[in-house]
Amino acid sequence: MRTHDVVVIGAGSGNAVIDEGFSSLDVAIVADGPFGGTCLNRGCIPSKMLIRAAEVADTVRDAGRYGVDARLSGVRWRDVRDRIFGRLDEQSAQGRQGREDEQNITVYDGTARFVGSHRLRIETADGPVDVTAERFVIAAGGRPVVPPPVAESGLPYETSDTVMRLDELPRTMVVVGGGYIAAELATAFSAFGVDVSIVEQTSALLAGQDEDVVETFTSEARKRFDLHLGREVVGVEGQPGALQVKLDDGSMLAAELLLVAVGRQPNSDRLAVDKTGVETTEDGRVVVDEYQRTAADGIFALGDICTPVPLKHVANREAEVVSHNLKHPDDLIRAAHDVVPSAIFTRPQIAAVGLTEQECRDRKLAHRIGKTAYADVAYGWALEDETGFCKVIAEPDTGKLLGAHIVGPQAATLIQPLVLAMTLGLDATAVANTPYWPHPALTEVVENALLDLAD
Ligand SMILES: Cc1cc2nc3c(=O)[nH]c(=O)nc-3n(C[C@H](O)[C@H](O)[C@H](O)COP(=O)(O)OP(=O)(O)OC[C@H]3O[C@@H](n4cnc5c(N)ncnc54)[C@H](O)[C@@H]3O)c2cc1C
Ligand SMILES: NC(=O)c1ccc[n+]([C@@H]2O[C@H](COP(=O)([O-])OP(=O)(O)OC[C@H]3O[C@@H](n4cnc5c(N)ncnc54)[C@H](O)[C@@H]3O)[C@@H](O)[C@H]2O)c1
Repeated sequence: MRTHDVVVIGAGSGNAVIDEGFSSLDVAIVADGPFGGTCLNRGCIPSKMLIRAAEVADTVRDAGRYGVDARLSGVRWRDVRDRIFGRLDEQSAQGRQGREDEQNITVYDGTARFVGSHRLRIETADGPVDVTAERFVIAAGGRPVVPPPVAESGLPYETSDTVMRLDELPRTMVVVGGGYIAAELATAFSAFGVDVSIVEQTSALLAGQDEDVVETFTSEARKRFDLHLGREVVGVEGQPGALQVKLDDGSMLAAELLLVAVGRQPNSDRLAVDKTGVETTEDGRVVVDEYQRTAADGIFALGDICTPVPLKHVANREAEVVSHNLKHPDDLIRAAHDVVPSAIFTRPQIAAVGLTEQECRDRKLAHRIGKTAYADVAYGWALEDETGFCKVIAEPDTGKLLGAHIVGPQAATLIQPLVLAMTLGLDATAVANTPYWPHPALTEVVENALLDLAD
């Protein structure tokens, strides 16, 4: 059995742990999928490249509103797809090659699972290989959850892992779930001309967002999608390409394609982490302390397999922390998760940081709200925007931000000054009044929401 100094399981964010500081160590990276993991190959990046193509199509459709005549004469799906994966597959292959070229790194292709304390078995194409090490990094991410009525139907379904690589666009699609993935992919596919129905078990889309965001997004979504809220799928019938999706109210939805997007689960079960003394939560997340250490000596974890906030910027930060802590065991640093922004690249775009208004109420926190509509700032006029807004929530005494929520074009970018203000604990009114804000940039919607707190 080969002994390494450090074994990293997962070549997504885990790959970023290993830098030049490890060049004197014997390192192994175990990967059962392409380098770059979910984000590069089937997550953040392809979905955003897809959504950019969708925005282009929508821009052509909307051109008349600005007095510009244009007609969308078609969407070349295979070209849309190949623009994305032509680039990303090459990036992934280069990432892998780079690691294979490094003298001190061994890349194992295969699925790993723990078979004892600090002992890992990798099922490779040439048979099982056992390795051991004093230090492991568990970065094996998660996978889509598939509800039993879909899994047990025996009929085909797609997940975010597969749907962006289809050969042909379907004419009709039923999306099960109304969270991040459903909202983004429904936005993209509907812009390409697919008729999209969404089945969500709660009464709204993106239910975890601030109530004003949920209301605006759900009402805009009604214009684009056939929504079935408060409903669950109880069965799938028909045949491939002509599916009948049965809902719990007895209704049937016909669709060529079924996309499942009801959440993701950590891969700790497949990795059998309990065999090496690593603890997990009830929902399967690896338990880590603030230094990303698990309950097992020398074993760290990062990213979707352990974090309560399964976002790439969080996984990246945790990878930096693990990298440092492996190299500096006597000078450990912490991963802070206090102020984590998120952005959903839908139409309209959404971004959030901190608490929602309802969370402030539930926690009985004293708070003030400042809100400005895109329609009330000059660049909002340029955009002809009628629904977007920036909402900020602050402590009345200190002016410190408790949360911020933006709906509308460029929300993902506009949130950043608010993330900065919140992270640094700045007084919101001072943030509005002290620096210049360029006129008539869209950032005025943020500036005015902050000023609204004082009114
Ligand atoms: C469709 C979609 C869109 C997303 N968009 C965004 C976004 O816009 N912004 C954002 O912040 N986040 C987004 N996310 C979330 C983001 O992709 C994840 O938070 C992030 O990629 C997690 O990184 P990770 O390294 O923890 O896991 P992963 O990137 O999933 O890496 C885990 C790796 O471990 C390997 N592995 C798993 N089990 C084993 C095993 N037993 N043996 C060997 N190898 C194994 C897998 O092959 C995989 O490569 C999106 C996710 C999806 C699905
Ligand atoms: N832009 C981004 O940052 C981005 C984009 C995509 C994914 N992600 C990450 O990926 C994670 C997973 O995304 P997701 O959309 O799969 O999960 P999610 O948790 O965001 O949403 C799942 C939705 O499915 C619903 N649901 C669950 N079971 C159901 C059922 N049987 N029938 C109908 N509805 C059901 C839930 O009520 C929920 O609204 C996200 O939490 C996020 O961390 C991030």
